[in-house]
Amino acid sequence: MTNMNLDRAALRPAIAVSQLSKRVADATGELTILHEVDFAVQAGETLAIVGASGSGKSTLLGILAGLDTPSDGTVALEGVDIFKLDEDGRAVFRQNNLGFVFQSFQLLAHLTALENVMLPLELRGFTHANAQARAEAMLARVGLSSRLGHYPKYLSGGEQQRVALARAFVTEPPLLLADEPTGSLDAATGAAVVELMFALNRERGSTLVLVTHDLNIAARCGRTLTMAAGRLRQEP
Ligand SMILES: Nc1ncnc2c1ncn2[C@@H]1O[C@H](COP(=O)(O)OP(=O)(O)OP(=O)(O)O)[C@@H](O)[C@H]1O
Repeated sequence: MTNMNLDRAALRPAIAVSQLSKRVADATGELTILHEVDFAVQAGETLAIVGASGSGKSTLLGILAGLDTPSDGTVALEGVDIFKLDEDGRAVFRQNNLGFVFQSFQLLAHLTALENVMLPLELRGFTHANAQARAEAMLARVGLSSRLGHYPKYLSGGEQQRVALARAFVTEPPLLLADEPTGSLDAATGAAVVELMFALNRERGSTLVLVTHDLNIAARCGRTLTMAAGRLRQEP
């Protein structure tokens, strides 16, 4: 078996952020949320982004996800300068390359667990039968075979987050971004979800970037970047 992580890493970094700044207008004029942030992540790496509340972590992750735009600087994901794409191009790139897990799960309330996980596959043109088979296999992988027909409100927080993980991973994206994925869970459930994320990362060779306040989770990642007042401090 070839080592996909090394093969990918040999080609280019999975993420290359250069001189990234974000400024927004506020009541007193202009506020700089991110100051000339630079970093790169190799394919297959696990990276934690930590830092005090308000230091800019979610803003940075939102820009990596192409959900927010930078004021200056570039973001290359899998070698593609995503802000050179127009909005439609970015949406397609996102659909094909990114999985995103949020603190608040963000499952669609009117869809069952199975339908939530099928959705990204159907958006990518999979037939209903194919999407269903893949989604069922993914939900089995996260231990939820007995919950396929449940709507989110009838699932526990940990179960909802496992559905969200299944949805993020089902398309096998090379890049997974997670913003406080355990923030709404108790410690034991959060630990189980994190274990699952790392297991999927190892199995798929995907790159994992996760924002967390939990230093135990950060310690499990290969590398940690610390944000302070919109600037990045790289750990040795
Ligand atoms: N659109 C905006 N307009 C004005 N201020 C903003 C905007 N977006 C973010 N901010 C401010 O930028 C700073 C960084 O916010 P961000 O959510 O990125 O921080 P964070 O490190 O993720 O915080 P937390 O850990 O509390 O989630 C905060 O002070 C926030 O209030």
